[in-house]
Amino acid sequence: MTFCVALLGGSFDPVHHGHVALAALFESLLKPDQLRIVPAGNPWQKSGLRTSAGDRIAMLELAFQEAGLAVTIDLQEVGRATPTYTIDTLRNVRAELGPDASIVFVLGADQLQQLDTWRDWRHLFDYAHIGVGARPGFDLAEAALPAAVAEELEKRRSGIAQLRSTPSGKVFLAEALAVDISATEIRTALQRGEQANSLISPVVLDYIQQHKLYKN
Ligand SMILES: Nc1ncnc2c1ncn2[C@@H]1O[C@H](COP(=O)(O)OP(=O)(O)OP(=O)(O)O)[C@@H](O)[C@H]1O
Ligand SMILES: O=C(O)c1ccc[n+]([C@@H]2O[C@H](COP(=O)([O-])O)[C@@H](O)[C@H]2O)c1
Repeated sequence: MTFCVALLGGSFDPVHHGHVALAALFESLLKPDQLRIVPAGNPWQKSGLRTSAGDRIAMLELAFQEAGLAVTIDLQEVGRATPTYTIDTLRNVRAELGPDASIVFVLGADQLQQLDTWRDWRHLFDYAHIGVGARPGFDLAEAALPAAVAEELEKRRSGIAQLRSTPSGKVFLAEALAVDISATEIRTALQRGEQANSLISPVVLDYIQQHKLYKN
């Protein structure tokens, strides 16, 4: 069977139930040989990170351990000084795994809606498949996507078995996911001293409190 690696990239500032649900969904759909979480070093489209790479990695380890999901934290992006471009990451992973492995880069519907703003976005498909999870408030319908993204989607849309058995170039939409949580909402709640218990794992919340993160 084709060797398969699924990658979930993100700022994870902080990691929350939406990220864990997205990773768990693709773990159960693809049954990859490896599930990698890739914290971004310099997410160039965001206005800045609120916590260090060390804190974000520690929170990721706690959250996925508590969820019982075996993951590898891929440190390549936090080790790069340049803006975080997924194309660089996928090029590296392809070079590492060779031409035959199935590589699936997982993202949420909000990112699909702006995929055409990513560096060299059409070339992402040369290196990997894209697996998209639905997200409340972000429409996955082709009519709601930028025309260029809808065009690629129409050409590339496939079933999960095709992603699992081929190296790259296809898109799978997982429409069943519906977790209405964002890291922005969590940061805002914590800054106001409000509860975030239903949004985030208790072990991550303990870590945030112990390290006095997101206080101002
Ligand atoms: N609730 C969610 N449902 C589905 N996908 C999600 C959800 N939250 C985040 N994602 C996806 O996880 C990846 C990493 O997201 P990120 O770390 O930016 O979290 P975020 O909640 O979107 O953060 P912020 O509110 O700071 O923008 C992205 O591909 C994003 O689309
Ligand atoms: O490559 C790009 O230009 C690019 C632009 C925006 C986002 N991304 C990646 O998309 C993933 C989710 O990003 P974010 O901002 O929602 O945390 C993360 O791995 C980012 O590095 C990548």
